[in-house]
Amino acid sequence: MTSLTSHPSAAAAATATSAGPAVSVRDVRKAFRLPHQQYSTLKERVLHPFRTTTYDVLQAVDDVSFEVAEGEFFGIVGRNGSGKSTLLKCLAGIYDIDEGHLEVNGRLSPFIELGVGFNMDLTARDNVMINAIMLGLTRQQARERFDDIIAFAELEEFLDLKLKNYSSGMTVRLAFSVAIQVDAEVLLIDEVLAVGDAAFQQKCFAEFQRMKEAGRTILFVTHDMSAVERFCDRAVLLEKGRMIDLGEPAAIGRRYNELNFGRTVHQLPGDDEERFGDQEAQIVDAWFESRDGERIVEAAHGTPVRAVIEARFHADIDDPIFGFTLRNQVGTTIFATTTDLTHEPTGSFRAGETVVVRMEFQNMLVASEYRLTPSIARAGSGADALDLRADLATVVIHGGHFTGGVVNVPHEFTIERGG
Ligand SMILES: Nc1ncnc2c1ncn2[C@@H]1O[C@H](COP(=O)(O)OP(=O)(O)OP(=O)(O)O)[C@@H](O)[C@H]1O
Repeated sequence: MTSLTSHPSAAAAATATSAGPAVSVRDVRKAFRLPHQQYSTLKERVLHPFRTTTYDVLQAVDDVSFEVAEGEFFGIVGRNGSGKSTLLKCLAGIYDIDEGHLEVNGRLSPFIELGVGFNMDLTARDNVMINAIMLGLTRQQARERFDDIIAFAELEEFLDLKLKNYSSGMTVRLAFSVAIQVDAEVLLIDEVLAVGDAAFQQKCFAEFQRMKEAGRTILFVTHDMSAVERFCDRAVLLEKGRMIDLGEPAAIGRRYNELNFGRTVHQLPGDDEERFGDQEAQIVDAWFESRDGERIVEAAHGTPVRAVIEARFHADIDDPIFGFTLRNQVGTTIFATTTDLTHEPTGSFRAGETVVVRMEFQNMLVASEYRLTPSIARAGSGADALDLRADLATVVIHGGHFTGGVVNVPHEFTIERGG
């Protein structure tokens, strides 16, 4: 058992007990003092002997408490600067805490920050050995695991290169590879997915699944809510150092998305808004809503969602075509439709009239953020746009299975065994 200001190597030497939670965090507070003015030279200090340094105090972790059970995959989420990494560093013994109590039951392996624990002037080969031993392996075990560590990181050709010549992605692969090979009971993993490329991410996902099945206790910091929903049993949401929610991953993902995107949906577009059309009809507003007509900024995968356009006519127009285009975060059109596709007349409108057009769709979208580009065009005109406003409304979809695809299409399998 380690407590309070433990160092990772000290933690590594400790043995696991099955009694009690694997990790216990009670009323923990950690502040940083940020000096207003710093004296960097003795001369400055001598010239200003009576000037006292004043500080701002930044409460990075503020009264946080939770317990993580043995074998639990526990997510720590929150916006930038919310205190996630500081909390992990306190758990790893890298920072002392100011108040409260921390306990880690079992051997700890931290994967925390690029390069922590690595010596940049040594080769990858030396760093792997030193790190593995620091994290609790014997020299013999470290030698036995060496090939596996390097193979997972796919760095066989770069063994004798000094780490200072590694790219950040290569360093992350190496550090993660060591962290998962040292048989620790408790793993602290900070943002491993953010730095690697797509292939490495898939490998991490496979490794998470394996660790989960092996019953390891994992504390996992990430901004990827689909990974939280896929792997975590529970998660905590931090905001400005404080714990604002703790519970089931889908609910935490939803609150995280609300914190992040909740404010964007009715945001007035700036001057750089992409807008086309002669404006004889204008799109006044667009939004997403639930089936019962409530405006929403997030929705669970599988629940029906409506995209809505509100428009005002400045000229008499017969049978205008209303268009809805949904794009994902990287700008790929996921789904597009128009009222014209059903060949139904939409009606005749006089100047001054307004209209609200709703399009309800079956929500097969995977967890991500989506933007609606609404448009109005003259009937039969092809590209004769009255108004088009790019990315006017936003919705965040959460939940559903993570498959790597952009939609989860309802489907069924048929298996026919040969004779
Ligand atoms: N060593 C430090 N000295 C001073 N301030 C620090 C230090 N480390 C972190 N902070 C501050 O503490 C706050 C919490 O930072 P932390 O890195 O824990 O946030 P985070 O949730 O991990 O953020 P991100 O998602 O951006 O990684 C931030 O305001 C940060 O600027």
